[in-house]
Amino acid sequence: MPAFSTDTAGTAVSKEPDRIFAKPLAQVPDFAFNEDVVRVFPDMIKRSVPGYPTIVENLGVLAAQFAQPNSVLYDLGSSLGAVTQALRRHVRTDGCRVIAVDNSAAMVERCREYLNGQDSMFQELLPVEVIEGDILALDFQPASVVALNFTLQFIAPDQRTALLSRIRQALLPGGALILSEKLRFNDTEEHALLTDLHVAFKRANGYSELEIAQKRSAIENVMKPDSLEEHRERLLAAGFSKVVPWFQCLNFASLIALP
Ligand SMILES: C[S@@+](CC[C@H](N)C(=O)[O-])C[C@H]1O[C@@H](n2cnc3c(N)ncnc32)[C@H](O)[C@@H]1O
Ligand SMILES: O=C(O)C(=O)C[C@]1(C(=O)O)C=C[C@@H](O)C=C1
Repeated sequence: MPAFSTDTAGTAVSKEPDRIFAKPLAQVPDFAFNEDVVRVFPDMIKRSVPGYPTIVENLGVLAAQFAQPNSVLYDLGSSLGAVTQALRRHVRTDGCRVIAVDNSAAMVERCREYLNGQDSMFQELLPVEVIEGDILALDFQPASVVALNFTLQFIAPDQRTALLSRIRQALLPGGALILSEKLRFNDTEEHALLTDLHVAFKRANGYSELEIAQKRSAIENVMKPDSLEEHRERLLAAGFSKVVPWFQCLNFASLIALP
């Protein structure tokens, strides 16, 4: 049985510490959202992404401003449903429901358990459906909020514009896409400084040099960050009218894109 603790919002999440890259690996495999990662994911993402708890909680606050009556709120690449839980806690608009989508079977299974836990702890939460599937193949329903919280960076770069165009077409007037990503920077000095500071953040959170180096090589083939300029241009090309960054901590940022 996994060990559970209660996060700031009162919901239960695994507290198993991330030691995945702690021992030297003869060959570091490409990073995958498998059973091993699922077990430690809450710890991993909190210790790896500066500002993650602030982004997740405020995503709920932001979503409440954009939610339209009788519409869908999507959490794409939902992992364990942290964003879904925040949406369900904060949005009170009539007739809204959440659809969470992830293509990792292990993530989806545990996500459903956590959402059952949330249902048993809180009343009047938005209805939720968790779909195991590829967001690139999703048939979007009219939506007022779409969250891509650290998911687009795992989508093949040549598929990103098409995905964003389909999201844009599904978005209702008054709605928004909220996109959080790790950033790279076109200015070499800025990129080096923020990368070094991110390493310092990981070190301060207890990761060793070996863990940091092995994780870096595990994600380099599967996670391809863009610059803020690339995100802005792509979102405008996909038909969004306005892109507003609302959060940045080191090399991680979150943007609001308006239809
Ligand atoms: C960094 S995690 C997202 C974290 C999560 N949104 C949160 O805030 O806790 C990226 C997730 O995207 C999922 N993913 C990657 N590519 C996907 C795709 N094509 N379709 C659906 N899910 C995908 C992965 O399985 C993984 O769970
Ligand atoms: O950039 C890194 O070093 C990370 O670990 C980032 C990151 C992410 O941004 O999603 C990568 C994989 C895990 O999902 C958790 C964090």
